[in-house]
Amino acid sequence: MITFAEVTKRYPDGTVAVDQLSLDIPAGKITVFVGPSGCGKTTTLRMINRMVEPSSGTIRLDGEEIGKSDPPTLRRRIGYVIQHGGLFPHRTVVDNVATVPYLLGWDRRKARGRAMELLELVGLPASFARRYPYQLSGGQQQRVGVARALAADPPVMLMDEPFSAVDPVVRKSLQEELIRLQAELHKTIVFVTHDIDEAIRLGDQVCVLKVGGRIGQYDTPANLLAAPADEFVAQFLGEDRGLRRLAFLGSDGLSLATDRIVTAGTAPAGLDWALVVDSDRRPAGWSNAGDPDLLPCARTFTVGVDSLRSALDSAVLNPSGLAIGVDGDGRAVGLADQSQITERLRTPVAGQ
Ligand SMILES: Nc1ncnc2c1ncn2[C@@H]1O[C@H](COP(=O)(O)OP(=O)(O)OP(=O)(O)O)[C@@H](O)[C@H]1O
Repeated sequence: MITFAEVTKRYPDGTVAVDQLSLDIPAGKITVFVGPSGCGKTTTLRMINRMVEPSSGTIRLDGEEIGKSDPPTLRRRIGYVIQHGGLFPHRTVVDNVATVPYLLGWDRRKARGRAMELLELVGLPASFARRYPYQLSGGQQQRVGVARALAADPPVMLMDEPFSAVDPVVRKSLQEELIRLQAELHKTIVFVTHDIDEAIRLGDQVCVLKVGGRIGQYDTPANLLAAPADEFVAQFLGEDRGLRRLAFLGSDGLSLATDRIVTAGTAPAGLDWALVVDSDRRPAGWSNAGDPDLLPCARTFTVGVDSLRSALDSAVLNPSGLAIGVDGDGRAVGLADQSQITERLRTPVAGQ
């Protein structure tokens, strides 16, 4: 756990970048700092590895005051990833990844062996090991940056806007990769971004900072979306925060109707839409008013696994306007309309 207690950073020119910041960053989770440009995100992050020293207050890592630790020793426990990966241009990929093991005095063979394992872990082929950074795409460089930060297996990772220099598609795949890695590695990750969507996607908890380095709100993404603390946080979350909450609500409590699920040839003419299923109850198509010519089914959602957002997507994409709930084997369980799905948004959040 990382603890900030009344930490202030005032730069020599008088700028107060962080003002009396107190918060706990839990171990093994992803904590995201997000906020407008200049709100003190990078300053906050860099105080953790002592690249920036606080003007007052204390920061502790697992109870130990970091101001009393020797910076190189401290940094061995803290991986650091920045935009563009921050790679050494004159070193090959494998040597970039092995930087910290070399510094730790590992022999070359062991350090390179570890680097090769890490390249595989971040999804890069072994053939990239001998390339130089300029021979990689932005997204690939970023993966090398993550591998390098993981090389000495530090319990803490600081990530400063690591994915902001890549296009949205690559960015999404890097985010997914990070979530996958984290499920395996359980690092204490402190992640800085100015992108609220990225914060909400990645964070177990999100700290929204205001300019001047004060906390707007520190909470789980679901609680932020459900109950922003003030107008600033609400504005920062964006106008569609209501809909985005659906991604955090499970589809298990949704009541599903089965009366419109029929087998081939039995769709009653009295019903506007019926879902025709095969003998295994797998969706075969939609029948409108008993029409035997079926319209294709669009996406389905897996009940209890997918979120209400997936359910809403299913409802919007299917010609009937109904979402198709299926079980883990793809068999139709029931149907729900859009208003049933969005009704949960009106349910107050526990504790609010
Ligand atoms: N070395 C410095 N000297 C003086 N002021 C600084 C210094 N570094 C940062 N600042 C100021 O401190 C404030 C916070 O900067 P910081 O880089 O922490 O913000 P940020 O939220 O990470 O911004 P961005 O999203 O634009 O990177 C800003 O007003 C910035 O101009």
